[in-house]
Amino acid sequence: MALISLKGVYYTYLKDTPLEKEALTNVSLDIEQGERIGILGKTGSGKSTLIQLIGGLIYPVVGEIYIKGKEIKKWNSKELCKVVGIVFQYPEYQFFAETVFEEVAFGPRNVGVPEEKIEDCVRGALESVGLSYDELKDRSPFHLSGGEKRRLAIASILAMDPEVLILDEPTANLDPKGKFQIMNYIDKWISKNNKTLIVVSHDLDEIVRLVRRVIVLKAGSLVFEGLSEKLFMNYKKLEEADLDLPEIIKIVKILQEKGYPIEGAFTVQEIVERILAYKGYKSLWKC
Ligand SMILES: Nc1ncnc2c1ncn2[C@@H]1O[C@H](COP(=O)(O)OP(=O)(O)OP(=O)(O)O)[C@@H](O)[C@H]1O
Repeated sequence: MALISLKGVYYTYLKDTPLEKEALTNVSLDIEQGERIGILGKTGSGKSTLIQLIGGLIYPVVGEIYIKGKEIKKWNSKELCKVVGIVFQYPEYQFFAETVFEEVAFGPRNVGVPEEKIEDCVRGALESVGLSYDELKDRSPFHLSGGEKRRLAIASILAMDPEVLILDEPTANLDPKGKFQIMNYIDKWISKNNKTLIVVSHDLDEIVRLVRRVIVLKAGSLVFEGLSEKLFMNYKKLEEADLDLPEIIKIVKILQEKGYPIEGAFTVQEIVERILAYKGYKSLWKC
C-alpha cells in the first residue's frame, strides 16, 4: 500500500461560476514511504493545488486521495498535520510570533506535543536547519537574515516531525549559498529520519539534487512520471511543459542534434567519456 495515493483526481476552482478553472485533470499518482519525489511545472500548471490536496486543505472534485490507506476526507486535520507537513512558498511572510521559540513551538503545541517536550522539540528542529537554539530562541523572527528566516520557517514544520515533508519552491529568492544550505539541511533531515519528501519547483537543477523521481505537470495534467535521468534524455517533455532547460540538458540537446552518440549517458562524466571515445581519445577517468 502506497503512503499517498491519488486516483483520477480533478480539481476545479470557482466551480459553476463564470470564472471556473480546472486546475488538475485526472491525476493519478502513488508515493511510497521513504520516497523523494519532485513536482515540476511552469507557473499555473497546478503544483500548489496538488500539494494542497495532499495536505487535505482542499478536496478533489472528482477522484480520491488516500493517505496511509485512509481516504483523505476521513482524516482529522490535526492527525493529518502529524503525517503531512507543508512548507508553502515564501513561508516567512506568515511569521506571527514575537520570538523564534514561540514561532517553532506553535506547530508541535497545536498537534498535542506535551509542554515538557516542547523545548527539546524546538531545539532539535532549529538545530536540524543549522540555527542555534541558545543564540536565537529569544530573537524576533522578523529580524533574521533572508536565509535564516527560510530555515526557521522550515524548522517550524520539522518540529511537528511529519512523516512526509512537502516543500513548495523551498529556495525561491535565496542567494546561491542560502540555496545550498537549505538543500543540504533538508537532505540530511530526510535521510537521518527516513522521511518522505515532495519538492515542488520549476527548476529541474534544484529538484534533481534532492530527488530521483520526478513528475511534470502541464496545464493540470501529468505529462511525465519517472526517474530524473529519464527526463534528462527526454528533454522534449520539459520543452513541451514550457520549462527552462537546465544547462546540462542544453548541452545534451546540442550534442544530440550534432549526432554525438550520447544516448543512455546520464552524467557529465558519461557524456564526456562518450565524446572522447567517439573522437578516438583516451578516457580521462580510466587511464
Ligand atoms: N483560489 C483560486 N481561485 C481561482 N483559480 C485559482 C486559484 N488558485 C489557483 N488558481 C488557478 O489554478 C491554476 C493552477 O494554479 P496553481 O497555484 O496550482 O499553479 P502552480 O503550478 O502552483 O503555479 P505557481 O508556480 O505560480 O505557484 C492556475 O491557472 C491558477 O490561476
